[in-house]
Amino acid sequence: MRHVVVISTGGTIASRWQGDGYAAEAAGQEVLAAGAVPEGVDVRVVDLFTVNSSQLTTGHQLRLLHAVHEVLADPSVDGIVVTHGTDTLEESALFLDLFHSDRRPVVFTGAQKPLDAEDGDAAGNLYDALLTAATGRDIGAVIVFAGQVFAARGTVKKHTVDVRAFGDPDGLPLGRVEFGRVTWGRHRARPVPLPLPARDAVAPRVDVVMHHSDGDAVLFEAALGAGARGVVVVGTGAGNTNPEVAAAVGRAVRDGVLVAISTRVAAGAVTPLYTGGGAVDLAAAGAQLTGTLRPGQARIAVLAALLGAPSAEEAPETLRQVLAATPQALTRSDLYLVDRVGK
Ligand SMILES: NC(=O)C[C@H](N)C(=O)O
Repeated sequence: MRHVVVISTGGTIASRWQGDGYAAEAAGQEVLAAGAVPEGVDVRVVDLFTVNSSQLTTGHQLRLLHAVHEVLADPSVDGIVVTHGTDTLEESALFLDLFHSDRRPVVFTGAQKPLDAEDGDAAGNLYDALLTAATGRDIGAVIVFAGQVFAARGTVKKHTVDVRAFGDPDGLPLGRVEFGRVTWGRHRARPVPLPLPARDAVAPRVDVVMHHSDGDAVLFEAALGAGARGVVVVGTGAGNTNPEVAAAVGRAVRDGVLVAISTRVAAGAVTPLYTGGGAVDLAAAGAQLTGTLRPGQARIAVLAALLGAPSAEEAPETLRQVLAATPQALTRSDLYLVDRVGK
């Protein structure tokens, strides 16, 4: 018998109609009752919190990280499933992944249709997640959704309501779940985990500011004024802004603020190609380029670096290490596998 612990946190997988909209309300045991448990798997449920995931805070994510740590202290546990709202699922999954030091997996899943929907996706996703948690090893935190297993890193919610909600625009899934078994693709090396932050660690403020035509430094400066210790600038294209924003980034970095550059484009890596306030100048100003991490996960990388660094002075180096393990754009041969282009 394999032992899996399900940590329930809310989301649509735990949601019911409230008369004017959906909200998370069901406990983990009710979520579990929505579907079948794979044969040979025994499940224990931990009810951690019950929220729509757009309401999450770093405080929730630290509680989840410590709950996982405590559950894995029991050597008889084979793996963990976290049921979670899909809106910020990729953020919590990367957060857990960056601190994960155990061979046993943390498998995130959820649903796009509410718990009581007749054609719901909760049961299938949960079944696949339980199978993956019971059998996967050395995969860190992963996302299981609509029959696919994705590494937490680089995966995003790609559709607001479709049941195929997740994907990695720059990579392939790690595996698939079909006919009651998990088939694994290529193995990805795991990065060195960050040290576990205290459960009651004070969450540093990390803001996200998007660039656009007419963009200026006002919102970036407002973030600093609000006490941000980290800011993710979501550039246009390959990670570009303008000279005014680049100058503000330089001043912030000199003042000890961790600045990272992501892009508002859906796929491809941030790449230093352009001056005039582009990624070339932003990198020269001391900002770190986040490769293929989309903005929500780039923010988590900065947050985790601030929480996991031995001291504030070492946070830039910690972020460099976190980003060194970030997947880069697909190679030509991988593109062939995704798009079936070529011969
Ligand atoms: N499908 C979902 O789970 C969306 C929901 N609003 C949530 O993230 O909690």
